[in-house]
Amino acid sequence: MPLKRPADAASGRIMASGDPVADAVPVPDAPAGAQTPVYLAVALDVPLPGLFDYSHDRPVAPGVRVRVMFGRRAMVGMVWAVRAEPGVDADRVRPIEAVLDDLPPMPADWLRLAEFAAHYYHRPLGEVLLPVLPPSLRRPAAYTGARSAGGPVCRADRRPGATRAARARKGAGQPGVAAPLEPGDAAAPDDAGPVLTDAQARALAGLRDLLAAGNGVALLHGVTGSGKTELYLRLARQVIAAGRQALLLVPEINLTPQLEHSVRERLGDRLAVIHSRLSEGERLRAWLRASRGQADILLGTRLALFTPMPRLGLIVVDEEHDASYKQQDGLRYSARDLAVWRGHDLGIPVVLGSATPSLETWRHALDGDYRLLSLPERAQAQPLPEIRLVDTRRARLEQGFTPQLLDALEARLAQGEQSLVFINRRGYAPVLRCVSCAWVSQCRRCTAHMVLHRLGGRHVLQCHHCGDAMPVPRACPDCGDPDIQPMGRGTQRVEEFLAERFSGARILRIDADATRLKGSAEALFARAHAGEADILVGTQMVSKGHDFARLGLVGVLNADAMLFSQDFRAPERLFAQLMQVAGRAGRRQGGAQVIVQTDYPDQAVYQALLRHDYARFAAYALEERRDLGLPPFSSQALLTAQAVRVRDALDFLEAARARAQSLPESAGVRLHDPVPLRIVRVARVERAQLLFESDGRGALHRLLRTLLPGLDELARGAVQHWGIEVDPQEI
Ligand SMILES: Nc1ncnc2c1ncn2[C@@H]1O[C@H](COP(=O)(O)OP(=O)(O)OP(=O)(O)O)[C@@H](O)[C@H]1O
Ligand SMILES: [Zn+2]
Repeated sequence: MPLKRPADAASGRIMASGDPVADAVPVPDAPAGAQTPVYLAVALDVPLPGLFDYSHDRPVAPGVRVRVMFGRRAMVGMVWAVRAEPGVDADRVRPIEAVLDDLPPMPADWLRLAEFAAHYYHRPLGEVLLPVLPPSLRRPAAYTGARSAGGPVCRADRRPGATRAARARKGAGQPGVAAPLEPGDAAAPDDAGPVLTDAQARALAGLRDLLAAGNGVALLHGVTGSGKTELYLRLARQVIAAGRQALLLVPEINLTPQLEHSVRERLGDRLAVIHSRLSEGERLRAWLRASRGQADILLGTRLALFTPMPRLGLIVVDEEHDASYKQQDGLRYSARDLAVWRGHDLGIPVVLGSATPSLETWRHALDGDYRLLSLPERAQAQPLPEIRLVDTRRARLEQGFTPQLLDALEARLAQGEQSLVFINRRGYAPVLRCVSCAWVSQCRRCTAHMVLHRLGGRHVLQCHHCGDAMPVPRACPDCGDPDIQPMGRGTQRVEEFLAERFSGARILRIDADATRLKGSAEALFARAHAGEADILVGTQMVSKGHDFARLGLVGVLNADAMLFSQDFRAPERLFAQLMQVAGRAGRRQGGAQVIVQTDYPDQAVYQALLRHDYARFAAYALEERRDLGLPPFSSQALLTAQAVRVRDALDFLEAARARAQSLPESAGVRLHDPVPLRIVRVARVERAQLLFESDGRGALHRLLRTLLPGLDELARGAVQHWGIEVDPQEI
């Protein structure tokens, strides 16, 4: 297992050690008029360690939400434990304002998951327990005032169509009472869906062994289009038939509609979907359906991992290598890693699927920790597309396109096939510059260029880091020359060029800008799937998971940008991204082609790509990581600091490093030099980082546990914020 349960339960500043979950005092109905106050240790979403004591006239079960005053602010907190004595002076303890009893206490396994996450990622419990709830459940205003009408849960239950759900609530499933899962269960018919390929049948047998064993992790390593989804569906069906629930995680919101459709078609309507683009009401209703056991399948992005599911029997993490499973702010958790932990904790199977597994997961599979199941070929007997590397050093480029790529686009257009031009850069051009002097469009607040965007008929400059925007100057602000030019290109400029070059072709751009409005992504993808576009232009958004029927050609521009990044994971990410995007081509018919334009065709990444050879790439990359002592052969944590001047951030990190070195726990932990971030300034705040590394996870965590509580004291003064990130994905 990559993650181990902590030996000790989370112990806050106030709370004594012990297992608060097991010590729960289940006394919901104390006699009326009982006068001795009890003390509740309450978790609050505030950036302070520990729990906070409040009093009440009767015990409240752990996992119940309460409304309390924190300073002058009303907040929703969650009871973590009940105590006879407060941790601070009894007369300083305030009573809680209200018990929010619109929901039963959060289940014990959910509390364990949150506790583990808090412990492992070194965050206060309250920063885990509350932010992962649907927003309406943690907003005090949702429970006060004339319009609250009993709170959001009551309102959700009163909606037309929700009455049945509300009634069913009482009889909702109990955890741990479902039948064991047997292979060959009557309820696992193999007749729905296509006849499996031999490889699928073998992999399914392996997955069913896992179900029969009751737990364990499988890596389903299947090339793009090999029919992994088909296996998820069959496995889920079996789990549901045995009375259990399945959780299906996908990396991208935009993949949910496609999968939702397949799930409904094959497994029916007892489905809930959770992702960040839902309205609050939608999110709450989906969460309620899953947590009351009314939905058999929960489909969602990383935040769905934290949904309580009383009968959970299977977790699937599709495209497990995807970076979006890592939350990048607040609690910086990996939903994939927590999924593995949750599966282990519950004793249920976890399936990780990918065409290009993360090297961490791949190594677990090679070591035998995870069961490796392979789908080496496409399901529909279509060969993988032919990959061609076109050397851009010798080519005459037209707007970044080689003649080879333009010819190929032309040919596909003539055949009535769809093409995809992939460029991982949105906007019109990454920078604007003056032809006479050295002026470039620099953000005033960040050490980054402002990106030229076309907005309606106009152009504007936008910073992708702080969001600042400004009009395009008429002339160079430095020398007055009116000749200022875009340099390089993004999706918008590519779209514009293709529209000129292939007049009459229908061009559809899909990127974060084109899909900003709710529902617009769905609409664009629907058009792409319906064949209403001849050439798609898109970023990584288009590269994942989509099953375009008529896509015969993929052209990749600007892949080299990722090749020489300082981040040691850059080649791994580039390889995965190129395999993914190549995988969109030729899924229904043969003769598909991928053209990758590069200055460096001899690089190992491209050579492995040429052969669709993940194993070869992984062997090479793991070898390199082993030599350099990098993950997965070591564990890392990143301490980051922010200040107005980077010097102050660096000084703080230097002091933290010195403190760490003075601790006996630093034995076996490598402390790197503090360095400024590559983009050092964002929104007028400068940032630096300090990398901790150790061969074993244990040593690293022991050091952090001793070191972190004292850092606030070191940070006093100029440092605005510091934070720790465990298993950072970007360095
Ligand atoms: N046994 C089968 N026979 C025929 N078609 C199949 C079979 N299994 C899957 N398919 C079809 O093959 C296509 C690709 O399958 P699917 O999308 O599940 O692949 P995948 O491995 O998830 O691919 P990716 O990693 O690219 O998302 C789909 O259209 C699916 O319906
Ligand atoms: Zn900026």
